[in-house]
Amino acid sequence: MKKLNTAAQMKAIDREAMQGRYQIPPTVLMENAGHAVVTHGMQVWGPWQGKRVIIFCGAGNNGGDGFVIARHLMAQGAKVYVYICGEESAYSEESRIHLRTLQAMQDDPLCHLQYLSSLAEPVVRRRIAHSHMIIDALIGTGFHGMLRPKMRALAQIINAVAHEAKIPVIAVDMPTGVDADTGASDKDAIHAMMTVTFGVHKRGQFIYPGKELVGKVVLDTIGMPMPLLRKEENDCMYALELADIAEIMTKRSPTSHKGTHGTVGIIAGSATMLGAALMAAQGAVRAGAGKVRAMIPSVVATHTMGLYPEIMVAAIGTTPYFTSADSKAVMEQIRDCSSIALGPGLGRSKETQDFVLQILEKASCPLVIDADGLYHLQGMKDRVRRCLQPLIFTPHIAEFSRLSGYAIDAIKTNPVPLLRVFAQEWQVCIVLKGAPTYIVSAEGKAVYINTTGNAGMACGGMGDVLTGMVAAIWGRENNPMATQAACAAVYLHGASGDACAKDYGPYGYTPLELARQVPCILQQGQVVTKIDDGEIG
Ligand SMILES: NC(=O)C1=CN([C@@H]2O[C@H](COP(=O)(O)OP(=O)(O)OC[C@H]3O[C@@H](n4cnc5c(N)ncnc54)[C@H](O)[C@@H]3O)[C@@H](O)[C@H]2O)[C@@H](O)CC1
Ligand SMILES: Nc1ncnc2c1ncn2[C@@H]1O[C@H](COP(=O)(O)OP(=O)(O)O)[C@@H](O)[C@H]1O
Ligand SMILES: [K+]
Repeated sequence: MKKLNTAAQMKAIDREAMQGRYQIPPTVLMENAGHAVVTHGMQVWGPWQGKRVIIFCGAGNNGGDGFVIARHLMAQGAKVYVYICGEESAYSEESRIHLRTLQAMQDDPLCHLQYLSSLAEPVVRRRIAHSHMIIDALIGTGFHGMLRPKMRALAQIINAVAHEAKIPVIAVDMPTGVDADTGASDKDAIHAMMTVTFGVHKRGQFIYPGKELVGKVVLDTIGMPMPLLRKEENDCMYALELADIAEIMTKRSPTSHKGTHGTVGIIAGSATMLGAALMAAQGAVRAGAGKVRAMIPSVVATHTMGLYPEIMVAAIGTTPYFTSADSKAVMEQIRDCSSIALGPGLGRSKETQDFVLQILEKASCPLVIDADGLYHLQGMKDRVRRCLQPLIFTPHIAEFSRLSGYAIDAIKTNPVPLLRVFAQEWQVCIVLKGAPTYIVSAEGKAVYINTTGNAGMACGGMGDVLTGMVAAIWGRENNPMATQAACAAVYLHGASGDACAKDYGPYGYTPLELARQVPCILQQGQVVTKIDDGEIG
């Protein structure tokens, strides 16, 4: 998985690399950063020779990187137009050194160095329109809040002209106007085609709207000592990759049997939401559950019998929704279950709440709780904490807001600290579904961010499929930890959505079509395992 840092964590690493025991001179790191941008740019767009490149250099160290980039581009035969936005006296020592070197090269016909303030706007527009490439070295990890007026005006020009003339923009470390910690972006933030980032990935590159503005992200370690880059932070965050999932979704033993792979109990559905139980059950089947038993109120269960022969259906009670009178019958049915998915389509009757609380109290295996199951747990923190079984909650933002009391806007703006507190207080692993989905362990320490999925998944029933998948992966014989199971299910679910988008089109595919893709994604995951095992290649 990819480690994701905040700007402050990155700054601390920079400081330790330079002033701690490693004593790397700051000019060297800046040199390496600038060189990295030139190298990665060439790998994507070919040799720089003969290209006209505009480099906008801000007033911080991001601008310093820009001065280095100019020198390396010239060495490779590009003509550079370097526009300085800062005051020489205000630059850091390392930026000033690199600026002076560039100033000493001003006689070179390939070097055009100028303070931006001395240039009329039409000239800037013309120069951009006649360039082959733009380098955004205006602001990197130092950006917060909203762009100040002058910077906003410049960003607007760069975006408009680059877009119109189809000129690629390479962002240095972060696109200007994107918050490295949260992905929050100014409406005029620079839209890059590629971002070359240094040391460790930044969170804002994986969270919308920043995720849409960074383009292709390339990481370069710029010669920083690896122990610093690998250091476990107190507040750590990771982005999921296929290889992580392959570690959890290991190959089956050839002698395994259905009992090995877990029995998932689905407690779901009510008169008006019959499909929820079936979609959750299909999620469980497709994620590899050995057996799936769906417990559904009798009144509606009759409509499901035989629809999917691989699912055992237990018809429960006499009412159109579950009530506490059903808990005994359900407990009988879940005795042999290795995990339970509770909640999709249960409905919001007060009587169902008593039922949910009884299952929570008496269950003897891990529980994944979703949708209406979570609705009934509002204000029930103490009851949840008293539950003896490990729990995974899978709310979307509105459900999380209802459960936690946090405003939807606050959750959208910066969910991670809120999720951490909630997970610790309620002692549950939490999956906050959305774009992107976050997974937080019950200790509230590690946070994982999903990298798969697409807007075609914004359709009723997709969450139900996920609930069944989490339960199936969690309920296997060598059952993974809650967080691992949740990460694997969320990644696979999103990757299956991506496969649907490729096969069917960007939207309009159904939750069951998504579920059907899961085995194909598992196959891709196993290719990774095989390579790791050295079996092929
Ligand atoms: N030694 C280091 O610390 C290294 C830093 N590097 C570069 O340095 C960058 C970080 O440098 P800094 O901490 O100096 O920060 P930045 O250069 O990213 O940003 C600071 C500048 O942006 C301006 N700014 C911030 N918010 C603004 C807003 N809302 N509107 C307009 N202007 C705004 C500030 O006034 C300041 O001039 C990294 O992203 C990376 O590119 C690299 O050279 C690698 C080594
Ligand atoms: N724009 C999107 N990008 C990626 N994934 C999405 C997007 N919209 C929805 N999803 C995913 O689809 C699922 C929807 O779940 P949910 O809202 O619970 O739907 P339902 O309750 O109808 O089943 C979640 O896993 C969510 O992460
Ligand atoms: K930048």
